[in-house]
Amino acid sequence: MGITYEDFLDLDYEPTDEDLVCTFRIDPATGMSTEAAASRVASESSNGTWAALQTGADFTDMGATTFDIDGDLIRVAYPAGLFEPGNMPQVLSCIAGNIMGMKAVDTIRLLDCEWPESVVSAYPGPLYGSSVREEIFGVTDRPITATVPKPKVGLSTAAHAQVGYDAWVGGVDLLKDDENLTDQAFNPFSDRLTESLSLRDDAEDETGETKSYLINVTADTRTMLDRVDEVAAQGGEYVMVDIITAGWAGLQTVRERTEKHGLAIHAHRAMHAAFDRLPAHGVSMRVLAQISRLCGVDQLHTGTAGLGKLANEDTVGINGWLAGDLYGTTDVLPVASGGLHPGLLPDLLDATGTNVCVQLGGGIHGHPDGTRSGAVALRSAIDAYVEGRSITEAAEETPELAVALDKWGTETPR
Ligand SMILES: O=C(O)[C@H](O)COP(=O)(O)O
Ligand SMILES: [Mg+2]
Repeated sequence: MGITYEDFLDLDYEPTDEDLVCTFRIDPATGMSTEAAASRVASESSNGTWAALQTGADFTDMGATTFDIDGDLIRVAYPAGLFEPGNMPQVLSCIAGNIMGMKAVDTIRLLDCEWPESVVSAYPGPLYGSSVREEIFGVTDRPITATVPKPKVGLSTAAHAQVGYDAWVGGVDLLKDDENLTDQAFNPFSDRLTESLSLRDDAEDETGETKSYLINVTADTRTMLDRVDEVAAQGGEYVMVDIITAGWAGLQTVRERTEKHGLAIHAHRAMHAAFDRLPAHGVSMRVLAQISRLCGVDQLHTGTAGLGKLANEDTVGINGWLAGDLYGTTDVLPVASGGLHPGLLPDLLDATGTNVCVQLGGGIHGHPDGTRSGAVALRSAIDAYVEGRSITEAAEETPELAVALDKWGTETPR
């Protein structure tokens, strides 16, 4: 049996409940019709190649089908049997693999996936999802808050832990490592873990609130597992993983280990923009978020609805997907981070709702009176929002918030 590109295009095909359906935006190469390019997408991403094959009839037909073309949008149905259960790298080698570089298209972007239950059920999903708010912090009515000490690398272990303490007692829930802080000589992982958790205990005693720490375990997979064990042994509740740079295979292995310890996973998305920033090409943040949920992160950075310092794709839509039904899979708590300060909170929370984690680095540590005042300002802005009061009203009672608003107003930073 020969396989030709035309075998992968059938505009009468109706996807079954078992199919994984992907929507792509494509720009066909010069001289190539959309139909020809669309059939090549389905071919190369499933069981075809550039040549018509004469291999013979003895194979299971794992061919994908382009079944819909609407302008530059195409939809491709993949049979569930194409995918090894629970192997996310293998899924991506199909639906976001060779096709990203094929000459039949000038650009191609994987925009969205509709995941069938048969594929989803092989993944663990998050252990806690947004229930971390209640299960770890006992909070039901407000966003949880986090802060990343700045400078993002270079602080000594003692200084880093002290910044955490100041932020915790000022009202922040979570100390968070930055994406490029792991186990460097100026601030070794094990020392940082021990010292931070010790000051975490002090902050809990002082405030009567639960405090926690998102320590970055990102490394080769074997080292990540050791670090996960260490965090559990020392009484942490979370680990943080740079999920894009560490890779999905590493994340999947970490997810197995965190389940054993009952730890939550905070997912930083550094490098996502290499895949999703150019609107015509790559893999959308929406799809990266979908994969993150399947692989089982509890918290995921999804942007700031355009209000912060980083370019964002559809934060609200992505957050909606993360909260939506997926065959009973636990949801994911979205994290808004990157260039936020107290003056932006009302607009942010109007856009995202309060079932989020709000992270401020510079927006706390850049406060003219220091970290603790910055943390007080953030907490006051959050509490005011939940109580239905304006931040200017809250600033009349909380001078730290007044100072922050004076400094940054409601401007979006760059
Ligand atoms: O990792 C993060 O989310 C950040 O370091 C954000 O820092 P910022 O609040 O200073 O932009
Ligand atoms: Mg950062």
